[in-house]
Amino acid sequence: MSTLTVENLTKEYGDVTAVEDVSFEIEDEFVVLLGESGAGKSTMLRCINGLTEPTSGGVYLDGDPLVGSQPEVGMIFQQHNLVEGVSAYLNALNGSLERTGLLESLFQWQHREDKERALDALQTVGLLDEAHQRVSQMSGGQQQRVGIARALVQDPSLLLADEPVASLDPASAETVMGYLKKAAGVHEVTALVSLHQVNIAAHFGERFIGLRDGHLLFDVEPDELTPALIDDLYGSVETVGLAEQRDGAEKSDENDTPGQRVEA
Ligand SMILES: Nc1ncnc2c1ncn2[C@@H]1O[C@H](COP(=O)(O)OP(=O)(O)OP(=O)(O)O)[C@@H](O)[C@H]1O
Repeated sequence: MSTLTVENLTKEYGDVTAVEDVSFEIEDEFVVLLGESGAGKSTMLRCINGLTEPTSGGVYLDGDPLVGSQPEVGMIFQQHNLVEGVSAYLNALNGSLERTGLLESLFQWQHREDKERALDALQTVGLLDEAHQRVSQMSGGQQQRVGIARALVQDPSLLLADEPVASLDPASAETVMGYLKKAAGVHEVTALVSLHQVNIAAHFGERFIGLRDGHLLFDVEPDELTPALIDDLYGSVETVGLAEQRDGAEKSDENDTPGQRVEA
């Protein structure tokens, strides 16, 4: 596991300040990034994974500056960015491209270790039996699980996900989030996941970072994520979801931890 440090990060696009002077540190946790549309979540994740250069401030992994795209940082997108015409296995194996290089990947010279890692990752996301199925024949939720497997094959120490379940129905979103959390736990990866569904966030997050208008509004543990705080972030509508989630959690078995609610 590793420590991600975001230090006084600011990103401006011309006149627009998307992220302003945000600092936090996360270590060995499954952290959810919350905020309404335009709050700066994607910009924050893009600055961390090197897709966007910060205007000022810095990002560090275990104390080393994270500059540009790094194999230590795995990324899961809302749109799966998979090769639809080939199998789940080959898509997962593509994750090794970050480490082995394009030429080796094109000629399928991947090492045995990578192949084993691809199968292991597919098992982690519950898709080992579907390894040879074409991605185009899979559901949106299954495709996103292949995306998670691909990120795991990269063998990252930090996993970022930008709205990974935004395009899924609520049941599939829960399932995919369950696998994502399981994957982070099994592979001992620190994770930062942006979400807009508060009920799902509350169910899976171990810590919550809230952004509003590019500023850090809160950085809290689950028992501190109150409806009042969510109101500050989104307005009163979203707290309905949080209240429903809390009611549901109270009724469920005490031992039913979020990470365990994974469908086979
Ligand atoms: N490439 C860009 N050029 C100019 N402005 C941008 C660019 N990317 C983002 N912005 C602006 O920066 C602000 C933050 O956008 P960002 O996409 O980071 O927010 P977000 O919280 O991820 O929102 P969403 O959930 O809608 O993706 C917005 O005002 C957006 O219009």
